[in-house]
Amino acid sequence: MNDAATYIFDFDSTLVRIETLEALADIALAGSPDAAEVRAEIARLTDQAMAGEVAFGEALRRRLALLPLTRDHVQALADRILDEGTPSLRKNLAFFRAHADRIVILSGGFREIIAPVAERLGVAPDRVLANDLLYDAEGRVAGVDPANPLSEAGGKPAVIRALGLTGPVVMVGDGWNDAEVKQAGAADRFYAFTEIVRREPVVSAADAEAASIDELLHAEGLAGRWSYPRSRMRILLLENVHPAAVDRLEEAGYTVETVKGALGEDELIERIKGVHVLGVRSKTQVSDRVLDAADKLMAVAAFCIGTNQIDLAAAADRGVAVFNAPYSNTRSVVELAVGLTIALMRDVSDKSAAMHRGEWNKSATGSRELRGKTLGIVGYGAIGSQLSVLAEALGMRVIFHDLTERLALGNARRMSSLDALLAESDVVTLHVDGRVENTNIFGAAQLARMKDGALLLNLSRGHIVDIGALAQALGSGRIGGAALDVFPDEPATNADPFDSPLRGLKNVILTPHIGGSTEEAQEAIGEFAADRLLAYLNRGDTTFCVNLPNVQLAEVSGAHRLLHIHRNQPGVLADLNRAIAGAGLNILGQHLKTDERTGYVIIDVESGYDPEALRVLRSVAGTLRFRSLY
Ligand SMILES: NC(=O)c1ccc[n+]([C@@H]2O[C@H](COP(=O)([O-])OP(=O)(O)OC[C@H]3O[C@@H](n4cnc5c(N)ncnc54)[C@H](O)[C@@H]3O)[C@@H](O)[C@H]2O)c1
Ligand SMILES: O=C(O)[C@H](O)COP(=O)(O)O
Repeated sequence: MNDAATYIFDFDSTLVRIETLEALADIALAGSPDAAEVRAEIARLTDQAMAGEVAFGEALRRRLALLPLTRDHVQALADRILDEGTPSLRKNLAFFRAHADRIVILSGGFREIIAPVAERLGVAPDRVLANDLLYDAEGRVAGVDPANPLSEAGGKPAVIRALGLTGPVVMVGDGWNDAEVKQAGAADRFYAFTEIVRREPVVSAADAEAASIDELLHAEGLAGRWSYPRSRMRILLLENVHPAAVDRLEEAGYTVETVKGALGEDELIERIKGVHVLGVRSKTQVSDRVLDAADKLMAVAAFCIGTNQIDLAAAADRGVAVFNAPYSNTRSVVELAVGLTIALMRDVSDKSAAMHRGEWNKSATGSRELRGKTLGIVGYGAIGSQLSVLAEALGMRVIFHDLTERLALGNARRMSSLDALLAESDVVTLHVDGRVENTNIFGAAQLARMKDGALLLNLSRGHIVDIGALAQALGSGRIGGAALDVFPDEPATNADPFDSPLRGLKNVILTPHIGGSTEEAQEAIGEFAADRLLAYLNRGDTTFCVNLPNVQLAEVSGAHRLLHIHRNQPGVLADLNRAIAGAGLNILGQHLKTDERTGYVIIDVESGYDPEALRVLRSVAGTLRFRSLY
């Protein structure tokens, strides 16, 4: 053995996600009437031994005595043990194989069960230190070899000492008998391994906690799968983001915390510290102050369409990428707009409310068909244009107004001004984006230009419409009804009250910002936004990023990727390339994309350089954010 560190791994609940004796109990007791009871007693003894409450040797003997264990049972577990590998172990086989001569598997478990795993990891049989089962003539397990020190308490330190290792010894395990190795002076460092089970006394006694093999490799400065262990990356998702997003992000190895409602600015400032990625929906304001407090933030995802709640420029100035899900709830909003239009035309909500009060009021007065009426769409983007198609299919005439040139779909007609649209529309529906300049663009003047008795819908953003002016126009009967899904002041959670001057007005439908709140849309948003985040975190891809230049990138393979976000100012690329050349890095590929504010350079370099060389790149003037990926 040489002077490099030796890594000693426990087996049960460290290299595999099971406890051997519990798994053997399940096999040996299958069909037995007292199986559950015996199984529970075995699990209790395992926990007591692993927490240091019962001596290991005693717990082992008591557990074996409880089981009618045979060679066949042991073989059955050995046959399927490769399926029980700890998740992060399966993903780091390359590390084990590359360092097999520095790895020892040390376990109070049984050699027959460990052998297939050791073989898969490339660890030689003589580096597996474990108990040896003894069998009687009928193949029944009679106990463990008492001459093996691992059959007794304190066995692990004794066995390690007997190896005569000369370099540093690093112990990795989940149990108290692993912590004892360091306490007995037989290891220099002890990592409490907590991917499968986290035992507080063991963690307290450890030098550090490793929640995965990736974390261990990172802490030990060893080359793992990733430049940074994903489990250390904290993703905070607010506002009840769909579980599909949580599943995708956790599946990729990241640590995800969720909060049901929105957070106020001060609360968010508290929570954002140490967070690498923030996920919000439409309520949480990600302000300049919040971004200032965000010491680790790399990306923000709006799990919705609108991004007006996020200070995009302030995020770009800090190299924080912002993503959204621009199309995932479009159809849901459009369907609600169609439904609300029909409901307003037929005064459904007031008629229904009267019925609930016990009043029967059958009348055709004021009720109209959609067919042949003119729908005026303000904002002909993703939602407006999709609504245009559905409305025409229902027999409406469609006109629209947009600030920018848009392709008119079907027979829709573009109107040169909002006033021209208002003069012709029986129903006006607002689908503009939430930019600040759109605040109160629909006020008394616009309401006055609508046709008598026309209807208004707003499913875009609350600040677009002057609510006081709308209440007046509705109260005076100037317009015939309105449906609003968005409001200037929306409650942060379902537990908070809602108030508005529109409450109680005739033929006014109020919905609690549910345009995009369908199961289909929420799941699609969760998946889309999580995928965008993963593409950015894992390979630097900024496709669909709304505040940084968009660059589509393939996975990094066989190289290290350097990602540099900088202020768009003269000379940055030249300085960067000078620094790279000075540091002796060999460039394999390079992309640069800029917008008027920011530049994004992606440089793939040959690995095997001195990591210290990267320091220089951070100091290039104009640097907003720098990270390396592999
Ligand atoms: N109610 C909900 O639950 C819900 C769900 C999704 C989206 N939204 C909101 O709906 C709105 C539209 O979403 P989208 O995906 O269609 O956005 P989009 O960006 O695709 O379209 C917006 C369109 O409005 C136009 N526009 C902006 N300001 C204008 C103005 N003053 N006058 C005329 N046109 C103007 C833009 O040029 C663009 O074509 C956004 O505000 C979004 O936040 C609400
Ligand atoms: O921007 C959006 O997509 C909508 O306003 C929906 O927002 P929500 O996710 O907060 O419901």
